[in-house]
Amino acid sequence: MAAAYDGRSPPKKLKVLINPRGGRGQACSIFTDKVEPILSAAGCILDVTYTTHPNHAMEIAQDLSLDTDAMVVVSGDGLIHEVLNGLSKHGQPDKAFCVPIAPIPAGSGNGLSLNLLGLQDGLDPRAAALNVLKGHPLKVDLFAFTQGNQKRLSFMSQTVGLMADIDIETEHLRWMGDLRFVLGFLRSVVTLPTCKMELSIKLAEQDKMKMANAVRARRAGLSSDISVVPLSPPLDDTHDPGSPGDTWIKYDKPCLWVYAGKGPYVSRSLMQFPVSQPDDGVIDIAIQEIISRKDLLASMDGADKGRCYWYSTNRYFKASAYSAKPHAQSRGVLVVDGELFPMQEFHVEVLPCLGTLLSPFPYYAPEFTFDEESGTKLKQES
Ligand SMILES: Nc1ncnc2c1ncn2[C@@H]1O[C@H](COP(=O)(O)OP(=O)(O)OP(=O)(O)O)[C@@H](O)[C@H]1O
Repeated sequence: MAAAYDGRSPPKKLKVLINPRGGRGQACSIFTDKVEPILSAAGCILDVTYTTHPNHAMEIAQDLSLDTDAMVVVSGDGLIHEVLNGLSKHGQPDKAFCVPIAPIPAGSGNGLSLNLLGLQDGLDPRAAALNVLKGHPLKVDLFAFTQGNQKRLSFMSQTVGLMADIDIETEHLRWMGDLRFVLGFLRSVVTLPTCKMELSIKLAEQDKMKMANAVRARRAGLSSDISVVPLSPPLDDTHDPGSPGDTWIKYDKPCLWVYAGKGPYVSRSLMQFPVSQPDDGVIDIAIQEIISRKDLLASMDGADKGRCYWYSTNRYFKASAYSAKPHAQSRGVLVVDGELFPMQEFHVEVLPCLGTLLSPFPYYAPEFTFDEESGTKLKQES
């Protein structure tokens, strides 16, 4: 047994949360048929709860027993969001955030599982069960999301514009799994909604080649170096509402969408943040400028491999904080970790390495395959 686990003992005491309503509603059978036999065979003690209502997972995480070795979440990204928000309300939050979380993909959005296990294994509950047993703790940055008096933790993304519309407008197609995002995208190509908001970004990096090299260095076992760089050339307006030395930039042009988050995949069909790293202390922000319907359709080609990263119309930043203020006439929705929020002003701040996940690798599994030449070629094309 010791040899099978690389000298470590597998986690023993597991809190398991299952959302019977997640994805295609198969979380229960996924657990009993594919996950439970693996965990039980390894001698784990399982404390299983089937969630009965929204926020149930939050309530459970809030009272999590600190002798739990890991939390196993059988659902989609929405339940992970609830668990993290529950941990933030725990009586001993510092200790509670050290209990690692392991997702088992059983939702319609399983971005976290894809990012930890990769495209091949990310939707395989058995591979995710093995990660519970053999994964290592991986520290991840979380985000403090503030909107008016409301404060939430976000772990994956905040989205406005076309991409947010897709998430909400295809809600009734959850039974399709993440194919619903592709269908929604095709529909949006017809309507081509635009998004108008003022973004203030506390910039850490915007050199695409440098960010891509940092990810490659991380996978090769070299340390990444994300540091604040001088702006050259600056964006539209530059202002500095923070402390001296902070570099804040402003972006205030109509665009198709703003996607901010962590983890390369937001769904199987879209690698929105190919240079994202779990613990670099920043959030990646992608702003898609307005392009023609033809170019938008063409951008589907290679979107699952992060090809869009190189388009010059895809403005890409790493930031330690940002604020967004929708214009008064702005329509559309705001989606945070897949859940709907009012389209109102909000602020996001990175909380470095607050969360703990179980992961087979000391980095995100999906690889961003690129070379400088193809990057340059695409920049010229776009
Ligand atoms: N028993 C339940 N009945 C209804 N809703 C529930 C139940 N248990 C949990 N939920 C809610 O289901 C929501 C969606 O769960 P989750 O994200 O895990 O699945 P999903 O299929 O990927 O959904 P989405 O694609 O909307 O993120 C959670 O935000 C949670 O509040």
